[in-house]
Amino acid sequence: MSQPAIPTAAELVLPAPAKLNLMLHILGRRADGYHELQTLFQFLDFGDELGFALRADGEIRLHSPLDGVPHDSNLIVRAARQLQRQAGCTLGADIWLDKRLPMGGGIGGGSSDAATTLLGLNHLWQLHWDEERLASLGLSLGADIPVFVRGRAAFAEGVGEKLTPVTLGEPWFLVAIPQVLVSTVEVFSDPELTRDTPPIKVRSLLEGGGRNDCQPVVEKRYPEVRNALILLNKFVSAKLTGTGACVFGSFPNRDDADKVARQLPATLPSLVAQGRNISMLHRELEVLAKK
Ligand SMILES: C[C@](O)(CO)[C@H](O)COP(=O)(O)OP(=O)(O)OC[C@H]1O[C@@H](n2ccc(N)nc2=O)[C@H](O)[C@@H]1O
Ligand SMILES: Nc1ncnc2c1ncn2[C@@H]1O[C@H](COP(=O)(O)OP(=O)(O)OP(=O)(O)O)[C@@H](O)[C@H]1O
Repeated sequence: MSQPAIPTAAELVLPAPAKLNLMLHILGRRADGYHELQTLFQFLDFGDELGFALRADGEIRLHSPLDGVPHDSNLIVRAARQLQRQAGCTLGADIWLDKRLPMGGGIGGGSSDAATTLLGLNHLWQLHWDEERLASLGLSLGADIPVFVRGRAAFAEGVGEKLTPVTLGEPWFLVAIPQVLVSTVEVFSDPELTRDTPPIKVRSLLEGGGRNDCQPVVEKRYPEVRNALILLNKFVSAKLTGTGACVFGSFPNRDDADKVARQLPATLPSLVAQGRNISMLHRELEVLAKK
């Protein structure tokens, strides 16, 4: 019998939901090479799952290796070690990961795993750090981590860390997963990337409107992504999330999304999930806080 991804030894099991960038505008480039963005984040009710157990010896051990990611480079381990160091904590943790999100998909898998680690260990180690402090530690590891720490759908500015919570409709999304790994660094380094979109005001943002400035560059570099957009556009207006590779369209109900999913070729896997304004992680943490 195969081992469960998260064994019963885990004392705390928490979700790490995916996100979508419903739009993504690039306004400019900073001196440090990072880009000023405006993006709209919403969570999906689908994601990875992490399990945590206390260790008294101070070791951080991730027991679920990811192909191509050395143990010490995994964002889970990096986030855990940073928190431990900055909090001066002598406790350690065993960590397990049930990886369900495609890697390099633009749906934030690594960033969400890191945020769940920060919030999970904050709870397990009883550090009582507030979200602001955790989000700022998260930002030092990745631009997408703060929104997962905050757990609220948001209009993001700066490099993605200035967050204004928003309440959006919660449609169903069909997310198609082209079988290619898109490098975020490569996309942001492309000379042809649009970097001069004028800023817009959050109130002028029409839900689901706005484009993804990375899309033309990603379509040019990755034919798999272009093909996925062509296929999905036959049924629904489709868009790239983040720097891809995933592309998505929205539907008023699950049935409509499932119907289109069934019509996609086997070479283009997909997932169907509902958009959420509050992340599942925060819903679970609220339940824990009441116990
Ligand atoms: C494209 C988005 O996914 C939109 O949500 C994010 O902005 C990317 O967030 P992320 O994957 O957490 O990105 P990071 O790990 O911080 O950065 C990866 C690389 O992307 C580029 N990068 C990222 C974010 C940003 N605002 N400007 C950039 O130029 C930088 O070259 C950086 O070295
Ligand atoms: N826990 C992790 N899960 C996934 N990838 C990780 C993790 N830790 C480190 N990585 C590295 O980060 C890279 C990007 O992974 P991720 O799945 O977060 O991409 P993404 O969905 O495109 O992210 P984003 O939308 O934030 O740009 C991977 O290719 C991998 O090398």
